[in-house]
Amino acid sequence: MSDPGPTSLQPGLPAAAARAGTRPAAGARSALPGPPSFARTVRPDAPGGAAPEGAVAVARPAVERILRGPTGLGTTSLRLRRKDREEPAAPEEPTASGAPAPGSPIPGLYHHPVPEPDQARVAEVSERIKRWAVDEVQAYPPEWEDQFDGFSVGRYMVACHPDAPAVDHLMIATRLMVAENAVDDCYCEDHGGSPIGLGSRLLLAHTALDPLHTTGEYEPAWLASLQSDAPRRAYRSAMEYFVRDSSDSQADRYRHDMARLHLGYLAEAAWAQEDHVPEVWEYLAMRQFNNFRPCPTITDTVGGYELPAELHALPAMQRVIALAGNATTIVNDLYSYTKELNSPGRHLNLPVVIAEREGVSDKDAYLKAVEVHNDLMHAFESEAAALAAACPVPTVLRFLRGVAVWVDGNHYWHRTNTYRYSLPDFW
Ligand SMILES: CC(C)=CCC/C(C)=C(\C)COP(=O)(O)OP(=O)(O)O
Ligand SMILES: [Mg+2]
Repeated sequence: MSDPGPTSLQPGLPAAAARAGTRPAAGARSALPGPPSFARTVRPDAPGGAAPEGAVAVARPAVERILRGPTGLGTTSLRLRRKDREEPAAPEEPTASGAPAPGSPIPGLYHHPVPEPDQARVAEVSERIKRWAVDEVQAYPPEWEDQFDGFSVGRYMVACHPDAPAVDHLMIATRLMVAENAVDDCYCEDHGGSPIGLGSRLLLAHTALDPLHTTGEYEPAWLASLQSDAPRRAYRSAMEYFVRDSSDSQADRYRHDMARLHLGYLAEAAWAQEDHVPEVWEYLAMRQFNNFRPCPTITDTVGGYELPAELHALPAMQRVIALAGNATTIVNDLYSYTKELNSPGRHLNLPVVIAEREGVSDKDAYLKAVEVHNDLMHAFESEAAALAAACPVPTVLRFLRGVAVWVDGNHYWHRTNTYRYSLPDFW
């Protein structure tokens, strides 16, 4: 059964055009057939868009944390509010010995706990995403079902997008997340992936996001190619749904972020092919591209509003987004450390690179990677607070809050995904 999608509030008028009050030229969007657009719950004139009742309350502590700003000499002017703020979790003290209990946070990792994700939403997203993966795009063969379920993508996306007005909005993010992981698993990693020939596979798959514009003679072969493997089917379909409910500039933002991601995959593959361990800063540069960034940066589409392109492009906003993406991705390096240690070959992650390039023990390297993460988190929060103070536009504040809750939800998912991850015994 295909994902039905609710009826548009303005039948026949794509969401972006409805928001802008204009009708796009025929053929301005992808020529590919796709799913119906669902209703936007946002009034075009509502600054920052309307969140469902309760959603803002859930997200409120995060913006207060952003608005709290940095502490220390000379930073008072960056702090907008001083009351009712959420405090970060108290740092976990290392246990006497052994690995922390399953589901525990990494000792000493600076993070913010999130409320348990809404169980009704998790159940509905989980059910709908499986129908989409199996029936619409055949994303995985039956023997991978346990791994698909163990990934818990519904719980992940509900935790990361508490301000999504409805499940339809959550489905936008969830389909993209499954598609992004299908590409990573099947092209790059342990489900048939390899560095050999990766550039060609990624480029051709990228055309499912950023369509080929070619002549009538060659278009049918390209269209057929988009159905020829699970990663491309998943990218194509997830992008179709996304484009129906995003503005043109949000779609362009996403394509740019995915091009960044693919560039990062290629650098990682090049080093794997040569069994090369980069310097730590070089690794961090690669991981800034091979990064979760495309997920938090759709927070406004999933929230049913738009951060205007010129505000997204602000250098200060770009820095905040990069710092947040880097912190979320180093969280992955830390929680997936033992999984990657046990996988075939050498899998680069920040602790492995620090140990190799700085000549320290595995434990010291891991603990240093925790510090790098914490520094990135603190920088993200300071810079977000400074931007919020300098540019207190409702869409900017809501977007910053959306990125911050994505960071927290991502940590929650990594911490609690004991099917996939376990911690080393460094404490
Ligand atoms: C969802 C998304 C855009 C992912 C892009 C990059 C990516 C696959 C990660 C940041 C996760 O890293 P990794 O490949 O190390 O994942 P696991 O550790 O295998 O979970
Ligand atoms: Mg990893």
